[in-house]
Amino acid sequence: MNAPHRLLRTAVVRAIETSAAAALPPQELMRRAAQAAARRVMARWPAQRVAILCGPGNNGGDGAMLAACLHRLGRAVEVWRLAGGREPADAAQAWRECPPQLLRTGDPDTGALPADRSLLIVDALFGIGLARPLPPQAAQWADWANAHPGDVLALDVPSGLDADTGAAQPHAIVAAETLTFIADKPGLHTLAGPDHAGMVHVDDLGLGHTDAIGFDAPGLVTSGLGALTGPRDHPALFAPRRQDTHKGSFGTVGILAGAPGMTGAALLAGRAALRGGAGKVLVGLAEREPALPCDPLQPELMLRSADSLLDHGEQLGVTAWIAGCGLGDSPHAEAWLTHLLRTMPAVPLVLDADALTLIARSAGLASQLAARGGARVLTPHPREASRLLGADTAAVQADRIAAACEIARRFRAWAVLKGAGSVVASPEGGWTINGSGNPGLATAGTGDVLAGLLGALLAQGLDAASAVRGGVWLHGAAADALAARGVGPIGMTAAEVIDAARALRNGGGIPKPYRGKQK
Ligand SMILES: NC(=O)C1=CN([C@@H]2O[C@H](COP(=O)(O)OP(=O)(O)OC[C@H]3O[C@@H](n4cnc5c(N)ncnc54)[C@H](OP(=O)(O)O)[C@@H]3O)[C@@H](O)[C@H]2O)[C@H](O)CC1
Ligand SMILES: [K+]
Repeated sequence: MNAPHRLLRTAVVRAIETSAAAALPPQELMRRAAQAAARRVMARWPAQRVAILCGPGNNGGDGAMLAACLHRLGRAVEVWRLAGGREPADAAQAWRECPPQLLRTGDPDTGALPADRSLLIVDALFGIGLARPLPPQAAQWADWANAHPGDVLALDVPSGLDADTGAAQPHAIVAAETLTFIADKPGLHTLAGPDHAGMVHVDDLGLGHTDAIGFDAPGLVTSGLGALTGPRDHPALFAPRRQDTHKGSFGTVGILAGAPGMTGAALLAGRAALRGGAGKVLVGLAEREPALPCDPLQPELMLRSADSLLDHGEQLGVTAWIAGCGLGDSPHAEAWLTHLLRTMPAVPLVLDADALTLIARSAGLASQLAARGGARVLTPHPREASRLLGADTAAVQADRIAAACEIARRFRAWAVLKGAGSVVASPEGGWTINGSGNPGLATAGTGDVLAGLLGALLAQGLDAASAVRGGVWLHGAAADALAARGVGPIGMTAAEVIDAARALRNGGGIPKPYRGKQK
């Protein structure tokens, strides 16, 4: 198994930084950060003039030392230094090393610099120490940088972005690339992070794969250690199939979904489960008598009434359940869900959409779920998560990792908090952020498709961690593959994601992470 691509909350980074700095000469870490940044500038922007915007703290100190490095390498560099703020010792030394002739006064946005592509702007205003709204002058400089047609390289964190949560202040820097130090940070990969950080590169400043576990402060709201998952982390998705198999070898998915008018949600989940590799898919439509005898575009799906499926699920050999897609929240729906939670307690269960709303509304259902055996997977979007937590959506989005971990804890389940950089929390308290996906998924039915893919992987016998983390990555990577060939993100449809996911599992080229349209 590859070493995990660690994501560390800033409290853990601070602890590592303090411990390492104590064993090194003064300013050594800052010097290494500046040298790492200089190497990156020389490699990716070999000819551009460089304007470095520096803040009052050590992030600014990184910038000042970078200026000295680039100047020694013969590069054209100009430095703007934000007035005010206390000056940490490391930064003070950095400014003593910055050649004074590089310093510019006034504001870069007064046209002091021609805004053209031959200029690289480096954001060294604020890093992990930003503790309140950007001061006006910094906001003004950030606006100028964001309006610049050329690239912006952010040091450690784009200024104005929260390195733990991905929350972006107004005026937060939008970078083409972020070079982050010591370890990668969750806020660069979830919520507004992907839009502001651009491509993220990590330099560990020579500290290696620090045993961050030792620094995981117990006082943290949630574990300070997580990981970013990518294609190399999900080998089970690509395991070759033996010849000597039959449809029973790949499990049977039972789906409770599709109230009148929402049949499409059930069919999307069913098609995703089938093309996600399940051997058989049974769809129990949430209506007294199914209006649809079969899915004409996918006749392999076996449609029946919800009652029939729930009454015969065991004999039919269901090995994974999915419930909620277009289920509705009627008393009938609640009764069917109650029945399902009592059925085949050891069989894995994916709960999405209306099933989550019903559970949030009923303490009885919630305790039934928590008491049920087998793997349980909840896939809320932020509003459904707010209902499960009894909080408001803004609170969920303010710390997506904490929200996902709390849902996982309360329901002793896997929790997938969907959105940019979906957070996957395990019942044991671990968390990962998914590194795939793009705005093409912000369209009707993609949640049904995700539920179908997860159910298919569980039905095929993948362990819950592999199925959930792998299924979430596969769903996003399918959207990235579509976007890479121009099928989206604008206008991408949920049905297209299904076939793209199947192609990836059968040797289709793994797409690069989507990083939006650069300037
Ligand atoms: N220390 C090391 O060994 C290394 C540090 N690295 C870099 O350092 C930053 C973290 O540095 P820090 O000084 O803690 O914080 P920042 O540079 O991000 O800036 C915050 C400073 O500015 C003050 N502050 C905070 N918010 C505001 C605001 N809204 N307006 C004005 N000033 C603000 C804050 O001081 P306060 O006490 O006033 O809060 C800080 O002084 C890290 O991100 C790295 O870039 C390197 O990694 C190398 C090793
Ligand atoms: K910065």
